[in-house]
Amino acid sequence: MGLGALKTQGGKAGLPARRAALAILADILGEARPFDDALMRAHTNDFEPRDRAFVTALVQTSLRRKGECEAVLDRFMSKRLPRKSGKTSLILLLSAAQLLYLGGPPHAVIDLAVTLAREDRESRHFSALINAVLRKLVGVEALDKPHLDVPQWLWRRWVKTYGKKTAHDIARAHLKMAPLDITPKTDVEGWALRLGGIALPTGSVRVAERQGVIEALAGFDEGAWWVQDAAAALPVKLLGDVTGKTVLDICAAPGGKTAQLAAAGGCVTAIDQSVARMGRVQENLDRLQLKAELCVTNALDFPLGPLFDAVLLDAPCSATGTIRRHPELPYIKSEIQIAELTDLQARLLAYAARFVKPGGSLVYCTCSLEPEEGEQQVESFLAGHADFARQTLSPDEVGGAAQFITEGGDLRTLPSMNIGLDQGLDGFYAARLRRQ
Ligand SMILES: C[S@@+](CC[C@H](N)C(=O)[O-])C[C@H]1O[C@@H](n2cnc3c(N)ncnc32)[C@H](O)[C@@H]1O
Repeated sequence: MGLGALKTQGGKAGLPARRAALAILADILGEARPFDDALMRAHTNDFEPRDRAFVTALVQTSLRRKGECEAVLDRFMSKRLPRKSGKTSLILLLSAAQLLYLGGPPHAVIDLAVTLAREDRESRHFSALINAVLRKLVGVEALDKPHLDVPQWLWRRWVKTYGKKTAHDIARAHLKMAPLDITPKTDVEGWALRLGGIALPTGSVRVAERQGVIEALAGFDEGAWWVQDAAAALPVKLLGDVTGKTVLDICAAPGGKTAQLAAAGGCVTAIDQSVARMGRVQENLDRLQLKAELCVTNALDFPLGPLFDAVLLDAPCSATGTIRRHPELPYIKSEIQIAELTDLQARLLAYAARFVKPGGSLVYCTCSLEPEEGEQQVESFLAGHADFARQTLSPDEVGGAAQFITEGGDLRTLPSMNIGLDQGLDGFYAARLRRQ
């Protein structure tokens, strides 16, 4: 069904998009569903690309600015909504995000909000309140207090780990979508020029003006590059020159690091437990004309055989370093999940270590901002493995960026660290350990 049909069915222009946005927001905030799954469930594949982009912007802005929107809405609500108010709070949030941060004709925004409320049995009784509150919002200045957008449990953690100033900077970095970074197989400067981007000192290309779909960009079909955040491209570099070396890539899908290792001349064995995600690794490698041996298995069941010159473990984690791309994460993850993941990471790290040749390197990394999934994980591993030692990193290994290297000699990037075009990079942690 095209959007034209949806429009007729919905009656009002813009209503199907608002309906979809509301369903997606309810799925994320009510069911802890990831954004991409929720987007699919709302049948947005039937939408025109422009409308799909609008739905995405509406939902993502509501998530990025949730705390600020709610703080402004609170000013105009004399009492809290009762428990049985259906989707009223979500309709208010979506509409406030649009009025305060996205613009759009207030009359239409309010009218559609009231229509959405009337469509929901439990919100129907609140349509007059929605109308009244949103009218008061018109012309009100938006807040600029990004820390309000960080749920309390995460805010407390970041202040404790990084201090108030950096926690504020991280929160601000999360207000914007991440830029498009790519890793070219070769000729970084050339691809920067061709794609109208810049070559970052770390070896990635940051595309300045992203237009249209990624698949339509020059070099995609010929397999000249792949999409990979500048921070995600760093852990492989810590293994040094892998030409002709055997490398075990554990938790490999969707394969950004597998591609890097293969492109650098490593003899790569990549393992991941997800059949679907491994399918994407194979697709990517085919497009890039690169080779690696792929094995779908729980890493903890991978049989011990010949040892490897290098092992990379990109462990499953809370992914709080990627909130710029996934603004739903703070609302679908919890501290309990972090504790469960920490336990799995410890088991994976201890298991991965068994595959490293004496004299070989093990790089452990996660795209998390939480020290339990990074620094503390490596400390407790080293405390129990006398045959491994940390090999400290130097800024030259990461394009001269001294800000990425911790006092202890590990890699720690934050979304608030500016590296090009006034933008940051994903939050990543990595440590290099050497088997004696
Ligand atoms: C952070 S992602 C890896 C990203 C990947 N290294 C890259 O650069 O594209 C973590 C991966 O770990 C996989 N995974 C989680 N638990 C696993 C396990 N016990 N054994 C194997 N793979 C696992 C997930 O399927 C997921 O693909």
